[in-house]
Amino acid sequence: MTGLHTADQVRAAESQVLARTPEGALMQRAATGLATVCLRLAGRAVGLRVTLLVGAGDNGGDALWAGALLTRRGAAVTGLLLDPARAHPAGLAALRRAGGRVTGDPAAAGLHRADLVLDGITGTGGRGGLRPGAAEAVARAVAGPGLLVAVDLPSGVDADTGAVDGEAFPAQHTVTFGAVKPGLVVGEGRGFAGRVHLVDIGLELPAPTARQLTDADVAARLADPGAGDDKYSQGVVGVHAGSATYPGAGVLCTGAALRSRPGLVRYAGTAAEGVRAAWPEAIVTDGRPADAGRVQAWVVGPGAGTDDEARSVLAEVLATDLPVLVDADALTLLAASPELARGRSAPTVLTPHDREFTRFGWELGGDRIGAARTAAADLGVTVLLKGDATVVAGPDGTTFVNGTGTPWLATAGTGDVLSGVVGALLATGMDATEAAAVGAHLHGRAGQLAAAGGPLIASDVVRHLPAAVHLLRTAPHVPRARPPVIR
Ligand SMILES: NC(=O)C1=CN([C@@H]2O[C@H](COP(=O)(O)OP(=O)(O)OC[C@H]3O[C@@H](n4cnc5c(N)ncnc54)[C@H](OP(=O)(O)O)[C@@H]3O)[C@@H](O)[C@H]2O)[C@@H](O)CC1
Ligand SMILES: Nc1ncnc2c1ncn2[C@@H]1O[C@H](COP(=O)(O)OP(=O)(O)O)[C@@H](O)[C@H]1O
Ligand SMILES: [K+]
Repeated sequence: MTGLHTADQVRAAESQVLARTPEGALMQRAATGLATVCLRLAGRAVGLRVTLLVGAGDNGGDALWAGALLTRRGAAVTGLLLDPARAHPAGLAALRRAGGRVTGDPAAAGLHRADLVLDGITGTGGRGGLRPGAAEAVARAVAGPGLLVAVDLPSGVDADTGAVDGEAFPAQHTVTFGAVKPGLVVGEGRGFAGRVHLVDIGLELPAPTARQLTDADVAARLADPGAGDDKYSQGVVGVHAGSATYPGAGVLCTGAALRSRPGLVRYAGTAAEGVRAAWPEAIVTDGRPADAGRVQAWVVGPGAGTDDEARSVLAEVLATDLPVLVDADALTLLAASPELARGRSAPTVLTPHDREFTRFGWELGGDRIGAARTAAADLGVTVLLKGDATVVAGPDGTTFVNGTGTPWLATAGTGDVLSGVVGALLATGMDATEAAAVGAHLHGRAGQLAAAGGPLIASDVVRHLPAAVHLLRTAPHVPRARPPVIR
């Protein structure tokens, strides 16, 4: 599990270490880690042409100290001082002592031929997008051939939200210190961070503000069936999705549930004929949810329409004491009658994309974690806010940011697949917020596998779910399954 920590949390942890270590020691740790990653990425030091973009704060200090270390190893380092009078004094002195050169002129900083550019303009102290001088230097860096490495955080990205208000440094790699900040993995910031490398600087951190699951975390939550299991004990999920005219959503959602957790899937709705033809394994009725038989969780909404019948089905399942996942058309209906979800005794999971989210009247700006949390607290539900980094927030504030997936998932029907996956996990009795996070992770991995063969369609994601489960199980650090009992 990767913990995500806010800038304030990191700063507070830093000040504890600062109080008990010699002056500059913490920055030395950061700079040493930074230089080490740079050498690994570049593959050499001698003759390496490095340009440092140096802002006026400690982020610039990190870059200068790392530049000094690289100079000592034989690199040719130039520091471009964006605010020369305020450049970190000790870092500047160190770079000069080591033999590095400095300039205040962007045209003289060697950006057109650098092998490596370190962005030390702003870190956790940055506010808003890049200022004009910084933006000009970044534009030169981007136009040049150098590998773009951000120090702690790509400058211009908000550490806590990932919001980018204006311009930012488009890093290929980010070397971050002490903890991964949310802005590196969510919102626009995710696209600016590139690959994230975490350098341990010995901070004692509080509980993270949000978490990102790893393959091993997800595998550990997907228990194998045991000798005593039968199809009912693994959880039975009910699906109400699709329509007679458009059975697709019912087929995709049912198939995804079957391929995630092959206990039993019951389908109720007017797409019955199409679902039966596609999935003989499902138990299908063209009646209402009450006609479907016993289930442990319901999925309602994908392609199910917004007419009076759909409205009364939504009210019927929300009136049960079972976990319910509400998606697509059912979200449109729920937005008009949110009281149906408030105060339920069992968990409710909403899976909106941006437009569905705003239909509830919730604001969606650059802070997707904050928005999902506000919505979850408002209705007392789990909110899975879809996107390239899907955010899951529970009613108690527990928050996950998904780290898997591919833009190829932006195609019709993949949301229906996600609903089936999460619904199946809910039926196993998994905590609703975890089920949403685990489902998003698994769905993203299945999408990545499906996309490896070229552009994907939603049914490819369904087909790749078992392989995705296998991939998660074989990830490093997965706890070993108990050996089978031989009788
Ligand atoms: N604390 C520690 O011990 C350790 C901290 N560490 C490092 O310190 C970093 C935090 O340093 P920090 O707090 O000095 O702030 P920082 O990120 O350098 O930015 C402030 C400067 O940026 C400027 N500026 C602001 N917005 C801007 C914009 N949009 N565009 C352009 N400029 C802008 C702002 O200017 P001003 O507003 O003052 O005019 C000010 O000069 C942290 O990320 C990590 O790298 C590590 O070494 C580990 C030990
Ligand atoms: N740019 C993107 N990168 C990664 N995943 C994406 C992107 N755009 C959408 N997705 C994912 O694709 C799925 C789309 O769901 P949704 O919009 O509900 O589609 P549909 O309603 O057609 O089934 C979600 O899981 C979402 O997170
Ligand atoms: K930076």
